[in-house]
Amino acid sequence: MFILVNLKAYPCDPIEVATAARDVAEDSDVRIAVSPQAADLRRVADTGVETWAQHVDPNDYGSHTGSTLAESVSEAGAAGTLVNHSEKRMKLADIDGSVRAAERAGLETCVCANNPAQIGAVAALGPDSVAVEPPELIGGDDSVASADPDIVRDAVEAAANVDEDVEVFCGAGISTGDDVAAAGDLGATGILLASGVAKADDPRAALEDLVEPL
Ligand SMILES: O=C(CO)COP(=O)(O)O
Repeated sequence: MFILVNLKAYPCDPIEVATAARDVAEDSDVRIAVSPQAADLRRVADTGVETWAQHVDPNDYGSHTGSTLAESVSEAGAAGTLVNHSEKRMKLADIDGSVRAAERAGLETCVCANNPAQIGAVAALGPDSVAVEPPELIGGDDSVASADPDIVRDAVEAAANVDEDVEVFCGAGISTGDDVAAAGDLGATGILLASGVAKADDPRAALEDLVEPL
């Protein structure tokens, strides 16, 4: 199971979370990555934790002021990137462009989508993984795996119908090891979570709980 901690724009200490995630990953042998703000990528990567960007733009080098260039993200130490997060939605053509840009820069890709139909569409773009995150459950207390298990099962099926090589993750409301285990039972091979760690009083304890059943 892969655990990706998306720090969004939460006012947490990215280095505290990154250091804890690195240590918990080492101790548990569970793959854990941290996805900070773009400006924090290098500092986070320097802790040694696997580091992901929250977004890259479709553009290449050139006159693209304000863009997040995949090559710069890679240079800063990121190993992968989210694309089309529910809070950073893109047109299909731009999702395709961002996946291609990420590949060009050697970044692993996870394309997010709201529902199984969208999962099928973005799986067709050939990312390494897709993640289903129902927007209404994001940031809440109810885990997608218990509040809407069918959306996870259906997303796994939708992706497999298009491309069996694309991994399927899920996210929204996940905060405990039991939630992670339940997501795995539904066929997800990774989870995305944010508030359960970024807003925790003790991010290290939250991470230890997440990996406990794995
Ligand atoms: O959007 C998410 C991860 O990318 C999920 O957020 P929460 O874990 O806060 O529900």
